[in-house]
Amino acid sequence: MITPPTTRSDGTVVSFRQASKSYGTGPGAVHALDNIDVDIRQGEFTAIMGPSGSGKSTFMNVAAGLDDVSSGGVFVDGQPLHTMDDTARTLLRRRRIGFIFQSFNLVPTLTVTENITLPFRLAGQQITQDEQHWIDHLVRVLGLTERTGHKPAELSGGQQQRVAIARALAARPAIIFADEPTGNLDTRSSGEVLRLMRSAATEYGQTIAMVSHDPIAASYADRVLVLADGRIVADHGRLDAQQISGLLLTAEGVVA
Ligand SMILES: Nc1ncnc2c1ncn2[C@@H]1O[C@H](COP(=O)(O)OP(=O)(O)OP(=O)(O)O)[C@@H](O)[C@H]1O
Repeated sequence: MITPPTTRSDGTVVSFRQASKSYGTGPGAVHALDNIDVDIRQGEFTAIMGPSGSGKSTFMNVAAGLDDVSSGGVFVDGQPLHTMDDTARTLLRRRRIGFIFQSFNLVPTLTVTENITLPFRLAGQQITQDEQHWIDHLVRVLGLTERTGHKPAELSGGQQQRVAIARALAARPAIIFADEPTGNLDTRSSGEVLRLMRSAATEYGQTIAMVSHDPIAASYADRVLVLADGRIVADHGRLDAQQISGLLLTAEGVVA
């Protein structure tokens, strides 16, 4: 029996309850997620780490409603993803979930402003005055004021990722999933992007879950979850990069 959905009133944004995801059956089955129980709380910046094949992408895809669990439950914003049909999940994703990708995923033919407001247009939503103030504020703090009329190809990688951050924050989603957000950036731009994500959590209470292989990136997070063989093998508060490297080496040992 799956524990009833948690609600936002207890500060939980994502809950996994005995959640498993398997590919195939019988002895050859792969348990990409194996009986996961975890809560991600409001305003928390969580890094999800682990060796290759440990289940990080599956964890994120399941939490974002892009993939289904084989058993157990996943709740987002108090809503049970595992009992919703595809249409309901797509709507929830559009309204309540933001994404930041390694490859930025901006629309090349649209300007910075048009990219940032695209989620509203896709959802058929008019931008209210309050939302417009929030977007203007984001454009300012993300250092994009001079770039609003530019197309992505006219921007550096770091600037493109800042546009993607603005786009993700614009709709004030319940959670932002970031998949290796600094994977295509140099050290300086990576630091900039991570500091911006850090301050989005601290200053705006934005919940962020970031998949990363990089201990330095994860050192910006409030919490470090380490997966190995589809299980959570470590769950810590803020750590420095060296401590995180140590955790990862231990997790590799679990897999070996
Ligand atoms: N569609 C699929 N069919 C079969 N097996 C799959 C499928 N997707 C993932 N897997 C398996 O599930 C396990 C977890 O995969 P997942 O992609 O979640 O790992 P990961 O930690 O994100 O890996 P990486 O760091 O290499 O991206 C792996 O053993 C993978 O081979």
